[in-house]
Amino acid sequence: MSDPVDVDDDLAQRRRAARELGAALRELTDAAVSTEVDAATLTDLAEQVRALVPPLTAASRVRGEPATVDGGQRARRMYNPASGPGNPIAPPMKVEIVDGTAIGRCTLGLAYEGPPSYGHGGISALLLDQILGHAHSTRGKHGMTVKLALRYRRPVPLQTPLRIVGRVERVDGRWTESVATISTEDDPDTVLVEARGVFAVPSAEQAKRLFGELERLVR
Ligand SMILES: CCCCCCCCCCCCCCCC(=O)SCCNC(=O)CCNC(=O)[C@H](O)C(C)(C)COP(=O)(O)OP(=O)(O)OC[C@H]1O[C@@H](n2cnc3c(N)ncnc32)[C@H](O)[C@@H]1OP(=O)(O)O
Repeated sequence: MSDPVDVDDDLAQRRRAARELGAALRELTDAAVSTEVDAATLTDLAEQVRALVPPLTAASRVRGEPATVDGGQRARRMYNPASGPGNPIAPPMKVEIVDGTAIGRCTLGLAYEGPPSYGHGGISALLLDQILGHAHSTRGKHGMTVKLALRYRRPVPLQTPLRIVGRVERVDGRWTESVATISTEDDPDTVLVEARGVFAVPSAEQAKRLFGELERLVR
């Protein structure tokens, strides 16, 4: 049996590697949506990128299997689509909890463009849903979004450091109601998008039905 220290070292190494791959793929995505090179170059590059798939799928997981890189005593979702550093579709938003308030930071590149030079509204919803989830989790257990209401006040600028803040307003048993906002780091008092969300901790029976063996990861 391996020493716990070795296991932790191995996990830390895998996380660093997953983070590195996520960052490289994010650079690639950013370059792919900004490029103006000719069609022949694009076709050639598509072939080269496809050649990268088999080495990755040589060992892979399917739905219902947790990522091993998430594991360990301090579990974290490395491939979360909003905050997972290993997921190339995540900006990724970095989240910290300060005095019970969830604070996220990220910068959106051209891959997240909706209206020209501004963020796609669905991406704002993603970031707000995630930060509301973190706010809910400060009350002890992870929950699932059951309601999410958004008000888009001003467009969210791309390539600009953003601040996403969420806090719980009301707790009622396994339900919480929380509010969250997106603003720029430079002008935190001007709200660009605001959200109100209701989250629920699934009951034991619901968690078992929805997640089966994975239930322990989400409760
Ligand atoms: C490796 C691990 C590392 C972990 C790392 C941590 C990361 C920590 C951050 C994660 C952050 C993720 C953030 C993204 C979170 C998603 O993306 S979750 C995915 C999206 N959500 C879903 O798929 C949920 C789908 N919904 C469901 O499955 C079910 O609603 C649930 C959640 C199981 C709850 O079921 P239920 O208990 O039967 O409740 P349900 O009948 O659905 O709702 C009852 C009604 O009463 C309302 N209600 C009842 N009581 C209350 C109350 N007290 N207050 C307010 N409303 C109430 C409900 O809103 C609902 O309203 P109406 O329908 O009448 O309008």
